[in-house]
Amino acid sequence: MVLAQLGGSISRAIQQMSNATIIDEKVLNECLNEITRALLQADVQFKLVRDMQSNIKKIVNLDDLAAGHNKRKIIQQAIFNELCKMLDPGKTSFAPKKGKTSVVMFVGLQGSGKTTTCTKYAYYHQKKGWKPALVCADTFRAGAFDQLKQNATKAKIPFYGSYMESDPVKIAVEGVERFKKENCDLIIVDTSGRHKQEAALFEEMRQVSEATNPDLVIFVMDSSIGQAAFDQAQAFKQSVAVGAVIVTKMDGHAKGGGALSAVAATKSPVIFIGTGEHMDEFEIFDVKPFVSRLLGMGDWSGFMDKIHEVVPMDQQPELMQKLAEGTFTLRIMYEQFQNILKMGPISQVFSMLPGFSAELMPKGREKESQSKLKRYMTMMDSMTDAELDSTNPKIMSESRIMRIARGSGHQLRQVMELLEEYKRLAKLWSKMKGGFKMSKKGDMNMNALSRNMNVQNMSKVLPPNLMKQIGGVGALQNLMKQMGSSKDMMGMFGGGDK
Ligand SMILES: Nc1nc2c(ncn2[C@@H]2O[C@H](COP(=O)(O)OP(=O)(O)OP(=O)(O)O)[C@@H](O)[C@H]2O)c(=O)[nH]1
Repeated sequence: MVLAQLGGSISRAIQQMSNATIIDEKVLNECLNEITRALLQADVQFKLVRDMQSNIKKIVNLDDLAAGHNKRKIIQQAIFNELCKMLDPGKTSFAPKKGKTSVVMFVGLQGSGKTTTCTKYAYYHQKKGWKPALVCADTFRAGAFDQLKQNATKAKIPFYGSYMESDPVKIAVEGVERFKKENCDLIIVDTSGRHKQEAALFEEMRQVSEATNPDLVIFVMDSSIGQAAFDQAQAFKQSVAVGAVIVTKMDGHAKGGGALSAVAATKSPVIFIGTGEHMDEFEIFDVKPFVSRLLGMGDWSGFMDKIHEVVPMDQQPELMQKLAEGTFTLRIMYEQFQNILKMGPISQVFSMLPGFSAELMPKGREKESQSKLKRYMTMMDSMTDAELDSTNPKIMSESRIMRIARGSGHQLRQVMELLEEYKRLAKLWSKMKGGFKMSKKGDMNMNALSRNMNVQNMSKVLPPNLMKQIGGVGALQNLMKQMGSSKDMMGMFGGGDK
């Protein structure tokens, strides 16, 4: 996504400034001009960019900063804060509560990804134990109901709509009533897409809103809309009480910055972003972690949340115990691959690690890494329990390897490659044992992990192109200080140009 490039450009501008021997007015201006250029190129509204630049200059008064002050840190912090301010309307949106009925209405331009986003939103909550339901009040676009029905069926979410009824208000009211009776706690009403010129459709949207009295109206916006975003968002805000924004298609070539300016137009927060066509390509949007990730500063809490989400709490101590003992079997590797795949798009997880932006994991590479994990798992499906649970790699005799290859429909070379990967990871984990003791809070002992991981070892296991992108051994050393255990994952994600 182009926003990742924006993050890269801003990080580079900050880095260049940091490399200067003395930070004076000229160096600061160059850095700010570079950031301004990057933001404008990403389609962020001109006024917002100009305000940001002047605010930073006001905060960072170089003359007032006595020697000894860490100017770099102060400037960096000011840039970070201003970027956050740009994306933060200063208020939160209505938050539905699990177990208590809420009606959420979706509005947006035609083709913005509204219907898809309704299902993603429902699915996201369903995974967290909610009882969502979908109502299709889009009677304008032929096929809209079929699309919603298809999505809802796939995600096993109840839905309501009609092929015969042409009054969207009637359908919306009937649907909401029915799902209220069924004790659904999140009733999502999809409305038809419209352009700001279409006065009649805007009136219809207003009527649906009046009749269903939603607790929250979500404005869905395609990230490719560019500078037009501000006006469109404002037009919707004037007709219905938009309370939150979801920006879609952040995975594409769209510049993204324009849609993010919608925050300023609607004075409502962006709550989620869509990062692909699939149901789980949907991320919660939090300003600080987002900016942090954009600038390659990582998002530890998001990362740990993901880990807790996919590794059931009751399995975590057991896994940590095994790893602490240095027992790393093919079965553990299999389970870890399963967890990684469950985490969702790898680039999403990847960008939560400090020092990495989604830029480092281009879309193509991500699919490649995912299919590699799936391929490995198919081969492991052809292994016996004894093979999966053994800690002795010598058990894999030639005849066993041949049997696994035949059984899984792969070539011998591919099974060998899997076993090599296993040996590489087993070696890595064995170096890190001791770091896997859980603290009382259930966190890993990150300090011990960092101690046990040796930069030279890590630089050997990482693919050379990734090492180059990170910035060499020195940069890796810094990173490892910050991140503890993440390198093992990197080995898996990028660790094979095989
Ligand atoms: N790449 C990508 N595609 C998306 C995303 N969200 C939606 N889409 C695609 O965008 C297209 C339009 O999505 P819809 O959900 O049909 O759009 P809509 O806004 O409901 O359309 P109308 O009912 O005409 O208003 C579909 O092909 C979706 O698969 C996203 O986050 N990323």
